[in-house]
Amino acid sequence: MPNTLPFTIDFAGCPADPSSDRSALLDQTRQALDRLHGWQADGTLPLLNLPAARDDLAALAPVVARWRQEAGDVLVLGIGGSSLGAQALLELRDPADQGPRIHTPDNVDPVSFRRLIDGLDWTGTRLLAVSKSGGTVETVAQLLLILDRMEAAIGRDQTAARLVVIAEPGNSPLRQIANDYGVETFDHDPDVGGRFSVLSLVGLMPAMLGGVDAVAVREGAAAVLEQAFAGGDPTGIPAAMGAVVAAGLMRHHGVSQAVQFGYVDRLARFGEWWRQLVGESLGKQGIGLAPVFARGATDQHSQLQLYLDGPRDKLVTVIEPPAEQNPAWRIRPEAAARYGVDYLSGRSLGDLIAAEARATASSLIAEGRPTICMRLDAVDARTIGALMMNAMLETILLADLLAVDPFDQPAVEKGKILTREYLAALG
Ligand SMILES: O=P(O)(O)OC[C@H]1O[C@H](O)[C@H](O)[C@@H](O)[C@@H]1O
Repeated sequence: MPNTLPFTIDFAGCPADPSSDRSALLDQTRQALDRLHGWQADGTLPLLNLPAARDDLAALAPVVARWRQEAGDVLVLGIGGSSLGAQALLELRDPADQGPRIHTPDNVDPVSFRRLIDGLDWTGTRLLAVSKSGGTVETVAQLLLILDRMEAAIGRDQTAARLVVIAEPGNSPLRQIANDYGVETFDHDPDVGGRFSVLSLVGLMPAMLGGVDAVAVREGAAAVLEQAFAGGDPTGIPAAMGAVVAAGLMRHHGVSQAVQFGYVDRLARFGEWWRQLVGESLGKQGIGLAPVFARGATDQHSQLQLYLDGPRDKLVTVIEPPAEQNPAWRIRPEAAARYGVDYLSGRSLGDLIAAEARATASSLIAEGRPTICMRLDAVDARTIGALMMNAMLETILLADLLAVDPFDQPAVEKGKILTREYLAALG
């Protein structure tokens, strides 16, 4: 079957498990894929139907077109699953895109937040407040502070005309604000978890505001599901193999950390998004993989020593860059010869970073360190959609093998309760 995916994944750098266990893991994963395919068909897991959806994007088109026309700045207020996916997609924005500047302040550090806000012209600013629960304290606090400043500058009606809200239906603080100001709202599907929501409006509205092709993102994701649900051998399905290999390494080789060593700067935010996905989905009941993002080639000069010669507790996935198209610059042979760096003669930075990615993978494998190599055809909207769906599917399948629920995050609630108590106690 031709590879319809915009990437290939090579697991040869991972040690084999005891064959009986490997086939048991593959069987279980095969059954999980069949179950998920059934959930796609009957709508039990709406995430799996987002790649084929289009109506929701059409519903967004008028406000997106208006804001791209009118706005100088868009503030996307949200945190965690309500921001990281959008940030990853916006990394693929064309630098020449004429749309508004898009800011994603996903923290409440008073200094950096103030620095962003102080520079804004409220007339030309638009607000997109995103929160599944509608009650996340950071997002609500940011919005209340901004609404006060905006109203003082341009009045309540003009402020209301510049705010759009994405949240679950209901009576959350964010929904109350939306109703109170009478602003346009879009529903966050209650059955799509935050960290699994990038292919919904949560990720795609900010992406569309930045001119990123939302349909191409979904088409990439659809290709992954089509291949995974085509009934083929799980060893040929990257997400299935990824889950089986990781589970085997956790069981038989003491692996407790997953490192994504990405050699494409435009995918660094994808690494941050992936960190939440893996961390929150699998970190339960004393089990889990600690997700680490490393940036290639930079972190060769800070972390690689540890990965090569430290504890044998890591599974490293090296994301190799696609071949550089028409490099703008090449190192002049005369300069390379003059300074004794002939290996750089006529080379581009694309040549260099690709060679370094391969070298990192080869040296890890030579040291017997579990290593996966991911090769990309290109870095574009379709590819990131496919990478995201692959990561989500792999995480769901691995959760099944680890017998944990990938869709909740009960442990984070305690900190939120304490935060409210400590704030209230300030008197
Ligand atoms: O989308 P929200 O409800 O605002 O939640 C934003 C984030 O905060 C929560 O605390 C969870 O840890 C995340 O899974 C979630 O993505």
